[in-house]
Amino acid sequence: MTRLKVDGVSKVYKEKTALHPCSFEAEAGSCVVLCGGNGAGKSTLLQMIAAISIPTTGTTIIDDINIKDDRESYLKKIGFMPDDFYAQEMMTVEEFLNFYGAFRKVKKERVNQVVELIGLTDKRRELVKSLSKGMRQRLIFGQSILAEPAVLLMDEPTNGLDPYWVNRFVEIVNEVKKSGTTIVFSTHMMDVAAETGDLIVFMKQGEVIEKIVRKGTVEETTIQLMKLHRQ
Ligand SMILES: Nc1ncnc2c1ncn2[C@@H]1O[C@H](COP(=O)(O)OP(=O)(O)OP(=O)(O)O)[C@@H](O)[C@H]1O
Repeated sequence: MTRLKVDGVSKVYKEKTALHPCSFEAEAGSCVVLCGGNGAGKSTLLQMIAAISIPTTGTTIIDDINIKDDRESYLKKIGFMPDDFYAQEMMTVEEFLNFYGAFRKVKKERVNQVVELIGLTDKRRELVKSLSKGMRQRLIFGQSILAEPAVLLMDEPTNGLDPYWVNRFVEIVNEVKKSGTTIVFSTHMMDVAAETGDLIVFMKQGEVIEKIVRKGTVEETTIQLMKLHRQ
């Protein structure tokens, strides 16, 4: 079943084309990884799927709901982890997750489950301001998966994570996929892309250069992506 359809989405800022028309589809329980260097258009694309930015052309559809027809229902389907999330410093970890969970009517048990999953159980009563960068990143990741969204969108989710948590991130993404959630995220880590992506969209200067449907081993895919980076 097609869960997400990105249909000819583009973005032009004044004279600058940040993203040329881009299209792809993703099944329920699959993962699309956006790769490419700085300024490739990854964040621009994620922000349009997340309904934060309006496309110049094209549209996005989740479970047959076109954002242009029913924005409210569309938004209910999404979890979003931006790359510049302002985390309320004076809340505890638990308060922070309860706060965001309340918007989506998330049960207390789910909050506990997420705290465990992101490895912050022993920090749950500590203030956000006392967390390290990587712990904050895990907290913001936790916020995005709280409501078990149909589509999970993440902008550079592995930034600031240590190698243990990068591996855990890969494991968690693969677990979240099994639950039926469709995931789209951007990363500069080629091995993470190769380990999680069913479809890897390689972008350069606002254009999709290649769409890789993963078939080979993780190593083969990583090498393929590194070659694209060097071009
Ligand atoms: N608000 C804006 N106004 C004008 N140009 C913008 C704006 N936001 C982004 N751009 C431009 O759009 C292009 C794509 O930027 P984008 O942030 O999507 O890239 P990215 O692939 O996420 O890069 P990075 O890996 O550095 O985060 C860049 O050339 C950028 O300068």
